[in-house]
Amino acid sequence: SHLLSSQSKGGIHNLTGIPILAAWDFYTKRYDFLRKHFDSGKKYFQFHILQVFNMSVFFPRTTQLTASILEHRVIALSGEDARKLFFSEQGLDLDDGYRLLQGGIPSLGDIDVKDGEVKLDTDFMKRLLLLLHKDRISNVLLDDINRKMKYWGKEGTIDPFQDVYGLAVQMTVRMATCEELAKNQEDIKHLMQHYQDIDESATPVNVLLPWFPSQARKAQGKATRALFTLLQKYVDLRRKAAVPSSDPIDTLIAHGDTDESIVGASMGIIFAGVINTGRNMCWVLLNLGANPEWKVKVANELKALVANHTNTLSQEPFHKRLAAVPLNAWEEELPMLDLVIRETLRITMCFAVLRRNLGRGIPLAGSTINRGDFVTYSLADVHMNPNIYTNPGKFDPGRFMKGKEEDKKAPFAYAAWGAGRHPCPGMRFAKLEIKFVLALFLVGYEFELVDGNGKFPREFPTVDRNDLHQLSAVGETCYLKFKRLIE
Ligand code: HEM
Repeated sequence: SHLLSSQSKGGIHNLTGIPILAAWDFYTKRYDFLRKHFDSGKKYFQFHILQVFNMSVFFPRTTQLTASILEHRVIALSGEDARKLFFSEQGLDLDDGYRLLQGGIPSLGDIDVKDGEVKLDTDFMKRLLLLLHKDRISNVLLDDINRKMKYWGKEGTIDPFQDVYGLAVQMTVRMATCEELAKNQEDIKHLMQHYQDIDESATPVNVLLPWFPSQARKAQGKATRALFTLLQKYVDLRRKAAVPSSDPIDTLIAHGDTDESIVGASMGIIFAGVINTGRNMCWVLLNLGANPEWKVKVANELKALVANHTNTLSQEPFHKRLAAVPLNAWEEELPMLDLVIRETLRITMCFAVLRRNLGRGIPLAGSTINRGDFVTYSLADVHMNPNIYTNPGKFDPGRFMKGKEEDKKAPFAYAAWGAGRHPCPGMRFAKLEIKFVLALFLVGYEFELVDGNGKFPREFPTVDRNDLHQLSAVGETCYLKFKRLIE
C-alpha cells in the first residue's frame, strides 16, 4: 500500500507518511507544504486524499462501520515542461479541480437546487461582459464608487482591505445583477456575509468528510440557501417589472433562462469577481503608497488622461467628467498603471492552480496522469523564479518594459490572469474597475501610506501565501491617510 511507502513511480516521487496528514497540510498550509517538497529537489510528487462519504451502519449485536471511501491521487508539478502541460492539456478540467481541492465555492448543487450549477465557461461570461463594454457602464460605476467614497469624509484614514474592497463589491454586484440590488446596501452587506460564511466553511473536515454533520457543513448549507433566496428575490422583482432594463438579470430573463440558472450565474460571477479584484485593488494601492516614484508616474498619467478626454472647464463633478473618457482610452492610454497592475499581480497571484484530468491518460515522467487524477501547479514556481524574474520579491514594474521584458523569457512565464486554455474572462472588466478607483483616488485625493502610529511604515505588509482564498496581508497593518480634494 502507499500508506507508508516512498517508492517513486516513474519520475513522480511518492510522499511518505500517512495520507491524511499530507492532505491536511495541503488544505491548511498549502504554500509551505508544496514549497517544502519542491525545495527538497522533487520536481513532481504525489500524495493521496481520502474522501469519506456515507455512513456508519449499526447492525444488531455487532457495531459495524461501513463507509465509502474515494481515494484521489494528487500530483504536484513544477518546472517549465509541467507548466506547459498544465495550461495546454485539453482533458484537464478547471471546475472539478477547484471543487474538491479548494472548497468554499458556492454552488447550488450543495443545496440540491437542480439546474443551478452553471459552468461559467468563457462563452457565457463573454455574453455578459459584452453588456458592460458599452460606455454607459463607466457612468454607472463611477457614480457608485464616488457615492461610497464620499462616506469616507473629507479627510481621515481608511483600511484598504475594508473600505477599498467595498468598492469592488459594489461594482461587481452592479455588473452581475441589477440596479435594485446595487442600490440596496443592506442586502449587499448580507450577500457578502453569506459568501464569507461559505468561505469559512471550507475546512478540511468539511471537504474530506462530506457525510460528517459538522458545524461547518451546516453553516455552508444555511449560507448557500440564504444566498439563493436573496438573489432570487431580485430575479423575481425583475420578472415582474413593467419595463425591462438592460441589466444583466433582465438580459438573462429575456434570454429565457430559469431562476435557478440566473441565480447560479450571478452567484458564480460575484464569487469569481469580488475577491480577486477587491484584494488586488488594495495591493495596487499599497504598492503605490510604498513606492512613491511609481505613484507620481501613475498620477501624472491619469491627470493626462483627464486633460485629454474631458472638458477641464466644465462645472460638472469630477466623477461625471471622468465618465466621458472612452473605454478604449482607459485601456490603451495608461501604460504605467498597466505595468503597476501587472507587477502587483505577479507578486500576489502565487497560489496553486488546480485541475482534474477528465480526459485520457497523460504521460508524465515515465508515469501517467490517469483519468480522475488531480494536478496542481504553484504559480510561485514561475512568478518567484529568479531565473525568470530578477530579484523576484522586489516590486519593480520596470521589469516588463521594452529592453527587459522578463515575462517573455519562458513559455507561460506570466499567468496571473490564467494562461493557455483558461484565461480569465473577467480581466478587462477587473482592470477597468481598478483604473476607475485609482483615477478617483489618485487625482481626486492626496494620500499616503501609514502604519498604526500614523507614520510611514518601516516594514510593508506582504501577502499571506498560505491563505487559500483571500490574498490577505501579514505583517504590520497599513492604512491610507487621505484628504479629498474634489467636491
Ligand atoms: C484582479 C482580478 C482578477 C484576477 C487576478 C483573476 C485571475 C484569474 C486566474 C489566474 C484565473 C485562472 C485560474 C486557473 O487557471 O486555475 C481566472 C479564471 C477565471 N476568472 Fe478571473 N481574475 C480576476 C477577476 C475576475 C472577474 C472580475 C471575473 C468575473 C467577472 C472573473 C472570472 C473568472 C472566471 C469565470 C474564470 C474561470 C475561467 C475558466 O473556467 O476557464 N475573474 N481568473
